[in-house]
Amino acid sequence: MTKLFTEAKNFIEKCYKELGKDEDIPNRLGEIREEIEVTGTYEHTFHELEIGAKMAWRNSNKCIGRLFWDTLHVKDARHLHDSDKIFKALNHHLLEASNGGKIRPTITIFAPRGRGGKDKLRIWNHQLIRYAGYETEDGVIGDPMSIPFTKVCEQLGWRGERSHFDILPHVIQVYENEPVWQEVPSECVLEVDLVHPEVAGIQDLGLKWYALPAISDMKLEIGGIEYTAAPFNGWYMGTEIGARNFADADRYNMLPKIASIIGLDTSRNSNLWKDRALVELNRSVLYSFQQAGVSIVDHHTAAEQFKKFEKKEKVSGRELTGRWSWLIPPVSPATTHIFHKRYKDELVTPNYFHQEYPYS
Ligand code: HEM
Ligand SMILES: N=C(Nc1cccc(CNC[C@@H]2CCCN2)c1)c1cccs1
Repeated sequence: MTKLFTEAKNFIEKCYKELGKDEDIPNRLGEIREEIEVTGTYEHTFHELEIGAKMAWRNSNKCIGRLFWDTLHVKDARHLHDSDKIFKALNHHLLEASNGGKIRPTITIFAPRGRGGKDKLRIWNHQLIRYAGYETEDGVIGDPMSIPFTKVCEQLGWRGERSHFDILPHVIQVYENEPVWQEVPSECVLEVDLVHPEVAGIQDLGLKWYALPAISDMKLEIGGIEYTAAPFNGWYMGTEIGARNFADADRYNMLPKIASIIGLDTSRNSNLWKDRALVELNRSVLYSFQQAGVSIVDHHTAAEQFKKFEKKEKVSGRELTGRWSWLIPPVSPATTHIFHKRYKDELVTPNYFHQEYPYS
């Protein structure tokens, strides 16, 4: 019994039982065994791919957004091998998922790793939309986290304008070919300018952020098949932008500037100026996205939704797994129920996995 067939068997049994199609299991397993014997691998039906991608989301222990796992919109791009068609599919994903602001959780699944472990496609971007970062003698411009990948893009011939918000190009590698890059068309990028409901000076900071968080560097594994290019998006939880991307000292480091605009005394910790700046920055993110009609969730609502997910899983007879340290939000964690309970951080497949960087 090959390792691949064992993994396929585990998935097919779990998947067909969940779909109430138990009687189809023997026949399907016979087909897969035959296909593995002849070709060394096997191909999922679209329905198996769709339920597999949804189950992988449901099994993502670090994700607070799992209540909506069954609404994932799955797009099958396994037949695309030409870089131009792949770039088009990425841009189509951005447009379809953004949906003018009413974001649709979507995944586009490209061709899986072949037998012998040869990747058919890798997307070098961490996220389909992200800002560039540059180290200059006058300090850092843009997102410090993007400095290494921005260097790779500029080595490949791309040149950024060196603003704090340059959208990085899509970089893909088909088989063993050289990676190729393409600018993201501006009509595919929805952005929100930052304003504050009460403090007028905030908009003078000229801050903005992109609407669509779309992870493009993780591997989706279903029944032993590795989809090394399967970009997926949801919508943001406000704290990701307001408490990490804009707030971390080694990211955009905005808290001192926010504090001075609000008029806070930043000379001593004990007046909690950092905490007050953090709350106002997060209020500004949520307010700006809501005013712009772009989907976003606050961390209290997200926690309540996660509680509903916990209940639904129990009713479905499934053991809930989670990673507490990622599930608690970075702002006011103890005001959520998550903080006050424990979670089993066990791996259940199908799932999404980090994979080694395709560039050094
Ligand atoms: C629909 C709205 C969604 C929200 C609000 C949400 C929220 C989050 C947040 C806040 C994190 C932690 C990210 C961080 O701290 O860097 C996370 C992690 C994660 N989410 Fe979700 N999520 C959503 C949808 C999805 C979808 C559609 C998928 C996949 C199909 C997904 C898969 C994951 C995975 C795999 C991680 C862990 C990433 C890692 O290990 O680096 N999520 N989610
Ligand atoms: N809202 C989202 N946030 C999210 C989900 C998974 C992974 C990430 C990125 N995590 C790594 C970043 C970079 C350093 C700390 N956070 C963001 C979603 C992204 C894609 C689907 S949902």
